[in-house]
Amino acid sequence: MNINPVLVLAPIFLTTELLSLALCLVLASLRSSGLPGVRHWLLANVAVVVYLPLLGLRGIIPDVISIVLANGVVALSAACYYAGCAHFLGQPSRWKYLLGGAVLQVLAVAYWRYGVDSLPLRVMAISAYGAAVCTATAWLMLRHYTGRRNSVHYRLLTGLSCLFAVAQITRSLYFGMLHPAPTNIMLASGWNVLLLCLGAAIMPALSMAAVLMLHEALQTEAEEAANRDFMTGALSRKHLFATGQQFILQAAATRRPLTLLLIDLDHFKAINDTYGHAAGDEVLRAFADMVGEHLRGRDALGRLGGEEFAVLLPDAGVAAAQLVAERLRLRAQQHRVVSSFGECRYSISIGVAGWQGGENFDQLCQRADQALYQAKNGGRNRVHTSQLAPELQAQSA
Ligand SMILES: Nc1nc2c(ncn2[C@@H]2O[C@H](COP(=O)(O)OP(=O)(O)OP(=O)(O)O)[C@@H](O)[C@H]2O)c(=O)[nH]1
Repeated sequence: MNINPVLVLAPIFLTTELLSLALCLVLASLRSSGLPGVRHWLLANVAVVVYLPLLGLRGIIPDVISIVLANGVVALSAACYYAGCAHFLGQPSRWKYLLGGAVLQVLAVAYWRYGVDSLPLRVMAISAYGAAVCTATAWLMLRHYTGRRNSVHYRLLTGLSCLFAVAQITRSLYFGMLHPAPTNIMLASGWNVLLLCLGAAIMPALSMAAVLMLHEALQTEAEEAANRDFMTGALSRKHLFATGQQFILQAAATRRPLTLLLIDLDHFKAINDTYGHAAGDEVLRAFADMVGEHLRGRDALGRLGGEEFAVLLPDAGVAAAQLVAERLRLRAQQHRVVSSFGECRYSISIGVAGWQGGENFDQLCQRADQALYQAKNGGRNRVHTSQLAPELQAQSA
């Protein structure tokens, strides 16, 4: 099928130019988010915005600009895109290889224009670099992406990177197979137009996927800020209550046990009065870290307020939870918090309450609170367990 490629490609390249400009604005607006990768993705799109007019002026301006420089800009765009992904995923950006490859590509393009003038070999050099960067991007995502792997942007970015790598290899093979060797990239063939269209879609499509990743990261950050206590990183009171209610529904559905520990640091006012409020904050943070290290994956630690914390232990009966509580109490007693204010020691009191069928989370908290009160009244630095309601005691006997 022979078609006039300029008629098809001109509006496509214009659309790509406008899309890249729009993506530049979107990414520039996201720079203040502080998320890693934004600056590189922005540069990748700026490079596309610069490249397309140079391509459009081919034959009007010198080839050294419209071919050699323009393809160098495209290579830089691909390198920036990969570096953005690497930064976003907390991985090394490998500039040495990215720039080394880009320089090799520019040298090869210059040689196959001014040494031996061969369009197929130029296309091969350009496509080889593009395909290598796309493959490396897909591999980076597969290995290091930590978000939801069934999310649209994860699939989009990984899938598109693979597709574009294949498209570029195909284009290089296609140009290599043509006889006589073509001298104009605007070859009047359906395949060429299709492959050029795919090429024009690469950066806007990959950047769109990057924007979706940034969007998810911002959403996760906002949720974390809403659900976590800023100082200790434990769940906020509100989120702990929501989690507790959810755990109760699961315990009711699965008939698995659920136990709540209410933990209060003893004589915390004295720590504040002796070492200062900032030292008290450090003790709270160190305590939350210490508890976090002792919990299993599904256990949840929340800060109810002040120096009072709660731990939800799904799948743990009262006996198992008592062991956990005792271990935490001993660990707290031995815990030395060394800060710029000196060395603080502290102890904790714990109230333990096992969930009883039919009970809501407020009722479970009330019983754990009564047990905590008993532990405090009993002299502190101890664990007290709420007894089962008499009717449940009878059932479990
Ligand atoms: N450093 C610091 N102190 C806090 C924070 N929230 C609450 N407090 C302090 O924690 C102390 C709690 O004191 P109390 O309620 O009397 O309890 P306590 O001294 O731990 O005594 P018992 O609980 O009876 O053992 C108060 O001095 C609060 O100001 C916080 O975020 N940081």
